[in-house]
Amino acid sequence: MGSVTQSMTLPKRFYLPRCIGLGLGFWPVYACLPALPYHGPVLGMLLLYCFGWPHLAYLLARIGARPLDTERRSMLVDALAAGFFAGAIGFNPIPSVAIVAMISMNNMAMGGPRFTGMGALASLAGAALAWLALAPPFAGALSQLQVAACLPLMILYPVSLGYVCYQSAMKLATQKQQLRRMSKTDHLTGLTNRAALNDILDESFSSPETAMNDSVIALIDVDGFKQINDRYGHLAGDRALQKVTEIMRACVREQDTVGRYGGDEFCVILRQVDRPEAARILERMRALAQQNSCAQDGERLPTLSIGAAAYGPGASSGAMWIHQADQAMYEAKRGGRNRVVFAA
Ligand SMILES: Nc1nc2c(ncn2[C@@H]2O[C@H](COP(=O)(O)OP(=O)(O)OP(=O)(O)O)[C@@H](O)[C@H]2O)c(=O)[nH]1
Repeated sequence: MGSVTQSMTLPKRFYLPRCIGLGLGFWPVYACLPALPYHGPVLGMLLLYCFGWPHLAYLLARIGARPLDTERRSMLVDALAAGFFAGAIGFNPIPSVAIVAMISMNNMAMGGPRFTGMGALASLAGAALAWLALAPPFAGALSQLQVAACLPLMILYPVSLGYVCYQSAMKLATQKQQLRRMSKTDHLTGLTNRAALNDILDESFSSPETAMNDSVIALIDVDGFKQINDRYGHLAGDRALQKVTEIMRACVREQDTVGRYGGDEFCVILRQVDRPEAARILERMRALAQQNSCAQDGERLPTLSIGAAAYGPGASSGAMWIHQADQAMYEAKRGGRNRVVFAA
């Protein structure tokens, strides 16, 4: 409730169920009215409430600065009105329980336990108001018509509220999936990010099913990348990183993972591969980058220094394995860059 700009989502989502709920809730009360001495004015109030209030509540939420708070107040008005009409019909058991139960279900679904408690207090206040203002006679025996008038509310309203909750749950699940995907992805290149790469490696060391016995890990650093930024600007640097990403993606196979390890450093996990095959893939990457390292539209693209380490006894953890590849990558840098070096 603290945010300054509140969304219209809840009032919008609640508009149709309120129209349906009050449209159906009209009948149980209406069926009890003829026996009551004050049925005329109560019928007028009932008509206004059931068929006018849903639109007014929506309008109030639309024009108010804080639609969510307005909607919550409207829900308390619903609870108060439910108590009032239950009192007005002399607490006729089935219709009273039906309308108060539907409102409570609504409050629980939309506002949680505390809000439901507030709604219950509002219903009690409404019932007390009816008691004081109308002094209703206690309801006698229930007629078949009164029972029948409750059925549409008791059957259709839970279905419509359930549908609203289902839609919210589906939307939340989709958003959660999107968030999970975003938290694992590097936004510039669209590659797996460092945290997700580390998770993959840690997982591979945690159980035999995910072990990467026939795998090779490679750390790939862009040569002289700082100069590209300095000479052509940061945006050109970003484009160069994206171009390197394209090259790496073009060279790996379906089972491999390409990730951005940070800055101008990438990590490739090659699975189900022997060393000669891994060397071929990595050499192809290096060569393609070199081919692209001529001037293009005034921007030079970089070469790559690649350090690789095959899974072996020295790789006792993900961090150790990466360290081996890192050492090999520095070896490649020291050896003059633009080359592939395998850890011994
Ligand atoms: N454009 C761009 N630059 C980045 C990004 N992330 C890191 N950098 C820059 O990448 C550069 C990396 O510089 P260095 O680590 O010195 O690497 P280098 O110039 O390639 O030097 P060597 O690795 O020795 O060849 C730094 O200037 C960072 O500011 C990014 O997302 N976009």
